[in-house]
Amino acid sequence: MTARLIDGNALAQQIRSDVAARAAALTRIGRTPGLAVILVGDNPASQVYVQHKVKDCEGAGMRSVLEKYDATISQAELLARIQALNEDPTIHGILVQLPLPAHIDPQRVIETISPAKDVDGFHVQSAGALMVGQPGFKPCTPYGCMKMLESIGYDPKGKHAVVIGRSNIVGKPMAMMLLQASATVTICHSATADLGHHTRQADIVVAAVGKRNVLTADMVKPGAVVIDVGMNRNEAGKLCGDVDFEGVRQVAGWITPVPGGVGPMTRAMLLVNTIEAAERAAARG
Ligand SMILES: Nc1nc2c(c(=O)[nH]1)N[C@@H](CN(C=O)c1ccc(C(=O)N[C@@H](CCC(=O)O)C(=O)O)cc1)CN2
Repeated sequence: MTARLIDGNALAQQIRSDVAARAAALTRIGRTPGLAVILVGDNPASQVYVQHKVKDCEGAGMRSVLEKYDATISQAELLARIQALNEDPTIHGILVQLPLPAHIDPQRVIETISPAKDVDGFHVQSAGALMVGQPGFKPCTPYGCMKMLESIGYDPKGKHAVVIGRSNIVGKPMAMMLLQASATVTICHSATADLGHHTRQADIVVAAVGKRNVLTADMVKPGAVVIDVGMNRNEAGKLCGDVDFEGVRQVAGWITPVPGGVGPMTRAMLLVNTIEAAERAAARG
């Protein structure tokens, strides 16, 4: 069997078109959605990602404001800037690109963003809302993974899902979203004794570790859906995920590529959260 590909680029394009129509409707009533993107320091990958976010916003007819700060900015200055953006009625979403320089506490920064503008879905209030099944912003990467499952008509209800990775921004929210969709969920991590024992039983595997070849063909149940969140570089500098793509595609039923899988969906779901934030603000008056 050769797995079918879940094309993140194509799905993201559909989502962007839908967001653009919603943004146009808001612009017609004078409420153009606005996203503030904060970049601290000169991490080359982060610079590329924030440029993409700005471009995505413009493509969808939304306003974006990119604020770049030197790596030496103090935490207090950064928090003050976020507080000002919280008060700005033309800004509906705020995100601070991660990672941050070591002297800045990322959780403190995230908690300073108003939950109403937390379009990354990283605020503890957003995490709590996800935990108890209340409305709130969902972190873009796992949200995008759920949309990918939906796009192939795959219902996680009653399925066994294994999430590899327990980060606050991917692994944990991914597990919560799958649980909410009535999957039976196992979270594996660096201290898991026999990873393959778990993944071989899984109908859905989400690999979110940040390490190449974490999932190989012998660890996958035939026909399983494999979602690769990883973003790594191989020895030749080529972008690759956490999954041994060539091996696993011979066994899985569906698989996401890297690049062109979860990455573009992460970007698309940021637009969805931003339009949602702007629509909620418009509804509040
Ligand atoms: N505040 C945030 N910081 C970070 C997040 C986040 O969601 N919010 N996630 C990552 C980086 N990230 C978005 O910020 C991100 C990374 C990569 C992609 C993407 O589209 N990747 C492409 C390949 C791009 C390339 O060639 O380098 C793909 O997979 O096809 C989207 C979003 C950490 N920080």
